[in-house]
Amino acid sequence: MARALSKLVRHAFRTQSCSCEALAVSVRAISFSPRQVTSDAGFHSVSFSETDHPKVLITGGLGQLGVGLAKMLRRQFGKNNVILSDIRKPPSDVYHNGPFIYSDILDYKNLREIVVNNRITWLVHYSALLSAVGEANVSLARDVNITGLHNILDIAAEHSLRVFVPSTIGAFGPSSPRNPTPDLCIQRPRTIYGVSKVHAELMGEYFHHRYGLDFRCLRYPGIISADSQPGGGTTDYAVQIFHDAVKTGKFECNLRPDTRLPMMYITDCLRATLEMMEAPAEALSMRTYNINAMSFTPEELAHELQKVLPGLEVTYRIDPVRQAIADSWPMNFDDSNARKDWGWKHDYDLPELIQTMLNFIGSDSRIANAN
Ligand SMILES: NC(=O)c1ccc[n+]([C@@H]2O[C@H](COP(=O)([O-])OP(=O)(O)OC[C@H]3O[C@@H](n4cnc5c(N)ncnc54)[C@H](O)[C@@H]3O)[C@@H](O)[C@H]2O)c1
Ligand SMILES: C[C@@H](O)[C@H](N)C(=O)O
Repeated sequence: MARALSKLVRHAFRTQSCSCEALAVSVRAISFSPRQVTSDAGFHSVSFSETDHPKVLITGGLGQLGVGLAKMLRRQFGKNNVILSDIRKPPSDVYHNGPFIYSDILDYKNLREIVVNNRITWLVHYSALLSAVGEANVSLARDVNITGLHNILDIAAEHSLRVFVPSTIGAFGPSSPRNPTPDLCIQRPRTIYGVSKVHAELMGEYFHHRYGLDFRCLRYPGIISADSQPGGGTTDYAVQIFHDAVKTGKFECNLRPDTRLPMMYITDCLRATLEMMEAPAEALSMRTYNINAMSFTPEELAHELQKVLPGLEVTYRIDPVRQAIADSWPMNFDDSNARKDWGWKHDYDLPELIQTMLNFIGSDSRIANAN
């Protein structure tokens, strides 16, 4: 069977002299799988139209973004249609709020089993080592961010999944235009994180053109959230400052005061992700888009916060690794293509971000003090 299929594929390659897109259609039609599975897994794939709602698997779901995404998707598609997964043990509120499953993305067989047994149709791939922790452990970052990505793309192609892989401002480097940074320009990042994300963008787009994989990718700015902790990135200071400002009135920043980076509030980021996943394929002129909301420096953020918390003291002790990374990243992100193609529009600018974060952290610490 497998041999017959690959013969057919070879024949298709020889006889198709038309465009890539047409080639992808013919390959998809015979359920060719990039991993050359011996079973006819592709024939059993659940097409999106078979179900009322997508059945979603989120990998790396216990990080800064996954739990919030699961909450939003469960409101939209029903609690049992969204499965969170990770290699860590979930806190009890997460465990009791909907399906959770252990999944190591480096375990290809286990990943496939989860996709098959749960009739998954959408895969949101959040597992990664971020920029600063990646530099501290390059070989693990290479395994998780590159080998893991290969597993995800192969599984997604085999089972005709719609797959979302986030990229980042970190996919650009010192030779990219930094103010603003457009979607298409030189990408020569200097971190393993950035290199792995450029690889993910290119592999996903290649699978889209070659096998018809429904690959979708957004380059997120630094994401700011109140109820989840960042996982070891360069933009983490912009989350920590809120917690320290409320709890101690003091903050020591690990980036220079004039370091400008693109940032976004988590609610905008998660909504953008859902909008990108739901966008009709015809609306997408590209498969990887920049999205943006605001850009600020530590000094500007501190200044805005001090308007509400005048006693806040900010000092600077520069982390040379993070500073070098930040100095190579975009200062402003050009997301005009996302706005034009599928109507992206952010809701939170700096004043709304500050108000929302302080309300959240303030009410949280009032509850903690009362208990
Ligand atoms: N948070 C941001 O500011 C930001 C910005 C740009 C892009 N992104 C991207 O969004 C995604 C989610 O980011 P995040 O901030 O939630 O990351 P995070 O670091 O907080 O969480 C990543 C999760 O991946 C899990 N993980 C690690 N190795 C794994 C493995 N082998 N198998 C399965 N899971 C594994 C970790 O346990 C962790 O829970 C990442 O791909 C990241 O690159 C995030
Ligand atoms: C920007 C993003 O990819 C992540 N927050 C990092 O700093 O590594």
